Amino acid sequence: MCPNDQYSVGDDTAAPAVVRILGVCGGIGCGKSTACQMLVDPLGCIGLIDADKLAHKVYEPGSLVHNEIAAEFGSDLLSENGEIERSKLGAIVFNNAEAMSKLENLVWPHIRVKIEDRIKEMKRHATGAKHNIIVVEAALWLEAKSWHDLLDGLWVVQSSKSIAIKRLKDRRGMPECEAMNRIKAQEERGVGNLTRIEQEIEKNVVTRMITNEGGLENLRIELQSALDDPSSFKTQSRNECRQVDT
Ligand SMILES: CC(C)(COP(=O)(O)OP(=O)(O)OC[C@H]1O[C@@H](n2cnc3c(N)ncnc32)[C@H](O)[C@@H]1O)[C@@H](O)C(=O)NCCC(=O)NCCS
Ligand SMILES: Nc1ncnc2c1ncn2[C@@H]1O[C@H](COP(=O)(O)OP(=O)(O)OP(=O)(O)O)[C@@H](O)[C@H]1O
Repeated sequence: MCPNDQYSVGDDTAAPAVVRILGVCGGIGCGKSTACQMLVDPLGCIGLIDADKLAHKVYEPGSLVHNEIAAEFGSDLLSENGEIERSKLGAIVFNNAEAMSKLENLVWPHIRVKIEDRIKEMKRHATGAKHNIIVVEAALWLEAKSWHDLLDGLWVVQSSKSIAIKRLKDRRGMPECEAMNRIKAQEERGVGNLTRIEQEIEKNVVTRMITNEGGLENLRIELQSALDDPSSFKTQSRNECRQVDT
């Protein structure tokens, strides 16, 4: 490790420590949000960044991509006061892979900047966490390869289709056909595909698979052992030889 290049966690008097960035992904209903929340509380990671929420900020009035999106997808998706209506945009792109790809090309670079800014902010305010880890939840980590240099580890939360459907039905009140449709749409993109996950593990892209097919206590135990196992992270932390962020 380079002694002068460590990130400082906490105030100036705190011992310097390396902060690792952990990506978490998985299919709909597999329990990734539950796992991410658990990693922070009770398991003691620094904090959680939700990429979906940050993505929504890209559309705020005055944002850089506002005009580009209106030009690409038409002014019909603007509200009376000129705001982008995400539900209208969703109706276009969730039914059209080419349109989704265009949207992703437009917005992903901006989402990445927001993720980086949030990481910097969290690092500045991180004090006394048990694990110097910032968790970044993004359903599409496996697709967003251009973001992988941000990561020190990528965990995929996995549960069988039948368990995911049951959870979405029982706990979210989602009709079974809707749960199946959403899972099918993700499967078409390879999300949750076990063979693909195993290939990504081979390539050291995915550093841990978290099986979430039992109860919440089982999930907690699974996450704790992943945190305790150095092989759940890339061998060399990407942060170990970098300049301190300001
Ligand atoms: C299309 C948009 C405007 C719809 O917004 P809306 O608020 O209606 O839906 P929301 O963002 O909550 O997404 C609903 C579900 O779809 C998933 N999802 C979002 N984007 C994508 C995508 N590109 N591909 C597959 N699933 C996606 C979300 O993870 C979530 O589970 C929005 O999802 C979006 O901007 N998507 C493109 C940006 C993106 O890739 N975001 C995900 C970052 S991980
Ligand atoms: N191990 C578990 N035991 C019991 N319930 C669980 C478990 N894991 C998740 N759940 C429940 O299943 C539902 C779906 O979980 P969660 O919201 O974490 O999934 P997700 O993968 O983030 O889904 P989405 O992609 O829709 O955001 C939630 O109501 C959650 O409380």
